Amino acid sequence: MTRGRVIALEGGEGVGKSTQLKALSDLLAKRGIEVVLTREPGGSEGAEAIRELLLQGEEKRWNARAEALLFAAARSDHVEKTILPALERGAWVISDRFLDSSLAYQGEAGGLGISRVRDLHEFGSEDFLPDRTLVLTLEPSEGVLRAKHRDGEADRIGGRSPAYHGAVLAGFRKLAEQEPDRVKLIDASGNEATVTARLMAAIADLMP
Ligand SMILES: Nc1ncnc2c1ncn2[C@@H]1O[C@H](COP(=O)(O)OP(=O)(O)OP(=O)(O)O)[C@@H](O)[C@H]1O
Ligand SMILES: Cc1cn([C@H]2C[C@H](O)[C@@H](COP(=O)(O)O)O2)c(=O)[nH]c1=O
Repeated sequence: MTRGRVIALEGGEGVGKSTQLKALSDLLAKRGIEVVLTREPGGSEGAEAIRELLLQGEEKRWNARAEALLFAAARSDHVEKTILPALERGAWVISDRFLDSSLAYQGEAGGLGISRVRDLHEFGSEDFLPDRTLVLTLEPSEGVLRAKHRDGEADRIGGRSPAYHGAVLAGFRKLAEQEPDRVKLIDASGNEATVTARLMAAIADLMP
């Protein structure tokens, strides 16, 4: 049995990650690939419980270090209970956010530093990495408009300042520079089908 693959879809708020998750899943399924769709924070029973703690309540509910630790704890459970079993049976996992969100949000924008947050991942998930991280990039203001159009309500972290979200985007750009083979920036402007085609091109080399 060939091991499956893990693709993480990343980016700022409202850039189209959930939309593209479904589109990619449909295309992969048509090629006969078993696909497991998941998300972070969440993706396992324990991690979904931690999601509530992280995304609900006052913005200052957690200090920056506690927030990063909670994301790392949720990810550890998600990797062990959902991702590794799927990979072992040969499925592909597509995750709506993964480690690189922690590096960009808590590490870069939250001021903890990318390398300290990566250290938490090394401990929590034995530095398990996705085969490819696809970062959808869009002007933050356009992403906010798309997200507002969808549901109007921002969560604890989504509701942070434009400066914070600008730093998140800068963090993702930094990650793509540091690890160009694993982390790819994908232009998220244009219609859904155009963006899906860009994403498929960016994983073409991983296809069986
Ligand atoms: N290419 C596109 N052009 C215009 N609108 C889009 C495009 N892709 C998605 N949308 C719309 O933008 C909104 C946000 O999309 P989606 O929920 O997929 O984003 P997201 O990145 O998962 O958001 P969040 O970070 O808040 O979870 C939805 O209303 C969706 O229909
Ligand atoms: C995995 C992860 C997520 N976040 C933030 C990013 C978003 O504001 C929320 C998740 O909400 P979504 O609408 O379901 O994408 O959480 C983060 O700050 N750090 C992370 O590691």
